[in-house]
Amino acid sequence: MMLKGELWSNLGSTMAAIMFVYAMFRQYFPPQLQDYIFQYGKKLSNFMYPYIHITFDEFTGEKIKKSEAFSAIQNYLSDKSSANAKRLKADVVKDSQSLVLSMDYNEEITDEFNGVKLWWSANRTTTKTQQFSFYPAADEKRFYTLKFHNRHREVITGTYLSHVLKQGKAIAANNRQRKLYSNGAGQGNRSSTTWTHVAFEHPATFDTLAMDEKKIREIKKDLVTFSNGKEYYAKIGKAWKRGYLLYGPPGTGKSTMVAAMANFLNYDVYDLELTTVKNNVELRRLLIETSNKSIIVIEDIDCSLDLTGQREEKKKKKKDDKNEGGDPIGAMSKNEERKESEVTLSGLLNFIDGIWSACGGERIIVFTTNHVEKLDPALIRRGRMDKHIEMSYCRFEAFKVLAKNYLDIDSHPLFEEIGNLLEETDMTPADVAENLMLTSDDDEEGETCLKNLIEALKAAKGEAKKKAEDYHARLEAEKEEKEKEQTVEDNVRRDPISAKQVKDNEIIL
Ligand SMILES: Nc1ncnc2c1ncn2[C@@H]1O[C@H](COP(=O)(O)OP(=O)(O)OP(=O)(O)O)[C@@H](O)[C@H]1O
Ligand SMILES: [Mg+2]
Repeated sequence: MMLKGELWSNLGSTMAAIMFVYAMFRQYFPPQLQDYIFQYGKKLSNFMYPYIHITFDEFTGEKIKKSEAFSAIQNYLSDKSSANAKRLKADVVKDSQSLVLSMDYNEEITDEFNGVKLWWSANRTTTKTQQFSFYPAADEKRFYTLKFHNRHREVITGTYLSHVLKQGKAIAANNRQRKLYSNGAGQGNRSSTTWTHVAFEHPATFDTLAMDEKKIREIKKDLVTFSNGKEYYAKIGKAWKRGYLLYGPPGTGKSTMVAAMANFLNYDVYDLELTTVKNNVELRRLLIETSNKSIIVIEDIDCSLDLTGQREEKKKKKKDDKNEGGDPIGAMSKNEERKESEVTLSGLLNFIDGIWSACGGERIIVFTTNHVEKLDPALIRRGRMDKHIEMSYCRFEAFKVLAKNYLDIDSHPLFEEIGNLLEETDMTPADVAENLMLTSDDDEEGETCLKNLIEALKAAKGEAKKKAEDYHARLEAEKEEKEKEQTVEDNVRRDPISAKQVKDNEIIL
């Protein structure tokens, strides 16, 4: 057996010989002959190694967007690898019940298509970032590689790859466990926010939503038209997205409506917490990372951002800057303070209908608020928020849905009284529902709940009446006070000297 040292010295001399021959070849052979030889050389190498490799990276562009092809291949291979690969990774999907197996890194599996044999492998490379840190962030690149014989090039690039993508998407639709994403702080030393997800398992549907039936039908129709509207949106040249504004008092079912929408369309939900987003750039990054078929929700938009305030602040800033004309240092320190302004209204608007909003498609953006009047009109104008839905107090129609859901009854002698009370009293569906919650499986329990509800409604009515009376009494008192002040002012205008004497006397007394 050849020794290791001998092997290296032989290899070294062979390399030197090859380099020497190559240098002579470049110098003394005419260029045409060189091309000719290269062409044949390539043919010879193809003959010796006739395989082609295609790489499918996880991200497209500058790590901006996850590649759809990668996800489809992942699903396609998960099906193949459970039978083929020796090392597998497991993931829980679909109602957290079933396991999906996929091939582990550096594992290779064989596939066959119309008698053609090909090989898939899963790979990853890790490069450490150069920044100095105690926890250097590793930059991981994941990709799949497909290897096949040169002679099958047409079959593979033509039919096989589209077959893989189609199958992968079908498997994804089948296994789809919908997700609820939220933006939290990144792990390790990364301070920027990223999406983290859990399984989305909210049970709300349009059938359990207590709301006017006509309104629900209209919303469902709107959602269906949107989700089938790919061609239509392309035809009219609009990004494939739709904005919903849900407004109404607390406990009227705005968040429940979002869950019902997601369940109806089978979409993921991205719960975007604006207060944790540092700036507009981060907002844009987060929004671009959202996937198709998703609902992006910004709850309580009026509390998340001082939207109108930001605008006013800008106007003020302009004014300040003008006033500070000769004091650049003062202006700079004020700018420093303003750096905390985080996400701005214009940043948000830019994303809603700016050029970036067209990335992806099939997205619904929902804003919820308790105070629609506080919102900047620019934010909720039609076209941005296409549909404004008012969620309001529980009336008889909505009550019937709750009674059916909570007590499983369609009618009851007490319904009439409840109907009348609901027309006169503003009670939220959340409060009505609270009264209808069964606490035991006693047969009489349903009726007890209805009676409790009647009591609660009467109490709320009494309270509302008292509040209204107090309010009117306060208004009356304010009016009287104003009238008194007005009389004094009139007296001063008519006879200033004696009015002053009266006032002075009042003070002395
Ligand atoms: N229209 C409704 N239909 C069915 N259930 C409702 C409805 N409105 C409220 N509820 C019940 O009340 C609870 C609170 O409702 P939800 O969180 O959707 O209200 P909200 O309008 O989002 O309130 P907030 O403005 O405080 O966020 C829900 O868990 C749900 O059970
Ligand atoms: Mg809510």
